[in-house]
Amino acid sequence: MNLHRTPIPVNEAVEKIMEHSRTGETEYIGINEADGRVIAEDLVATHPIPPFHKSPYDGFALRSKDTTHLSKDNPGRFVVTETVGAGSRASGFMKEGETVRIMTGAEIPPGADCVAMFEICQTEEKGDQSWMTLKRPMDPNQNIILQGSETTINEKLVSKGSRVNPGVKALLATFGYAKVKVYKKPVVGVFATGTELLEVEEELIPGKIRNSNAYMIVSQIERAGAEARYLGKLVDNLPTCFQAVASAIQDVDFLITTGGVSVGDFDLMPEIYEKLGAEVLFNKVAMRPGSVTTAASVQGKLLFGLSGNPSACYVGFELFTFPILQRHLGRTHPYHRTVQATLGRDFKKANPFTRFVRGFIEYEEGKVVVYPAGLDKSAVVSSLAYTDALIMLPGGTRGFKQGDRVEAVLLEDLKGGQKL
Ligand SMILES: Nc1nc2c(c(=O)[nH]1)N[C@H]1C(S)=C(S)[C@@H](COP(=O)(O)OP(=O)(O)OC[C@H]3O[C@@H](n4cnc5c(N)ncnc54)[C@H](O)[C@@H]3O)O[C@H]1N2
Ligand code: MOO
Ligand SMILES: [Mg+2]
Repeated sequence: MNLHRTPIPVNEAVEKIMEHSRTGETEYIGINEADGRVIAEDLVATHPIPPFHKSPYDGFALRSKDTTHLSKDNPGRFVVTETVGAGSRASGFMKEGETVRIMTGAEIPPGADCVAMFEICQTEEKGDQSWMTLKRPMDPNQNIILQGSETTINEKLVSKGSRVNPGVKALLATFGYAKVKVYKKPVVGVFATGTELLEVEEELIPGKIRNSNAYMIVSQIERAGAEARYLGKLVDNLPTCFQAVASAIQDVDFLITTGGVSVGDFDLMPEIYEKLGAEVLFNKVAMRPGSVTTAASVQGKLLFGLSGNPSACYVGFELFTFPILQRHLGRTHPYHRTVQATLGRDFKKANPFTRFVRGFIEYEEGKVVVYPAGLDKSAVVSSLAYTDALIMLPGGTRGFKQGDRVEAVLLEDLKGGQKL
């Protein structure tokens, strides 16, 4: 066992991984399956919005030139020729002195160039005929949503590499994208290693613990938009682990193992990488937790040897696996967003390595404040439930104080808000 490892800075480790990144293949899927997927072609307007001049109000369509002289003392009386609802079209060309009852969303009748809301019009009816009286002038194009005023044909509305959210989906539907070209989800295999591991349905027995990492990582993979394939847990036995890893590589785009990457007697991953002939990109990172995180490349695939310690495993995934999955998914910005924040309470423990404290974001009086979430130890699992950000504390000889400016890596938004 080689006990000497050279730690490299976090950003270098990320770069080494991203050197192996490529954009994945594409596929067409139905619009209903598109939520959260990344579009692989620009979303382009196939027609103007609106596609025709339309009314924003329920009211009367008119020729503005028939209204120029109108006032309270000099009202105008118009013949109502027909009623047009959204989805219908006027039958004729509007002539002098005429008006059309028009509903919100309906096409402006040819010849008309303004709409007066019902609220400013008086109507009277006699038999089959009705009239409308108006007491004010209207401007040309008043209360008309002009064709193409929102978007013109061929305008690029959403760039390829964007994730489908409800708004993107509305646009896909608007422009008739029943099938959507998206990037295929990379398949990420997950093995949990450790003789101590029990599955979730097993009774706890002395000396053993339940395998939480596999479930956590599967969730992280899915949160990242990729497809997780849990391949099971492995006891710390070299031939078994080697066989399992060697054969799994064939079936997945990326392979994650948790545990067994440190220097213990039963930490088998370093030997497995060697037996596989894998190129180890790094096996020690100048960070806490997750310093033992290892990445290796074999047969054009990346293996992530994440730590067995739950917090280290969690952080290792978000820093190193997340961005390459995003790149594979065609995301133009593959990294988690970071934000300048104020530290919400003291963090006294100094560390020579950069520390990624599991934390949560609050917005207080217009400021972003980030609080550590519970115990900050590599072996801790309980603080992860409250984690929506990683507080990045640079290595050094001093701790940090409440009020210090820090950088926070945003992972998700966990909290609801107040009633408006
Ligand atoms: N002599 C040294 N000892 C250790 C070092 C070191 O540099 N020198 N590094 C420490 C650090 S830092 C970490 S982090 C851990 C990393 O350990 P491994 O990645 O080898 O993981 P294991 O030994 O398999 O397990 C560690 C810990 O995590 C628990 N575990 C493992 N798998 C799971 C799982 N699927 N779900 C929940 N918990 C899991 C396991 O039971 C252990 O308690 O090494 C330090 N040691
Ligand atoms: O790698 Mo360990 O997680 O630094 O604590
Ligand atoms: Mg170990």
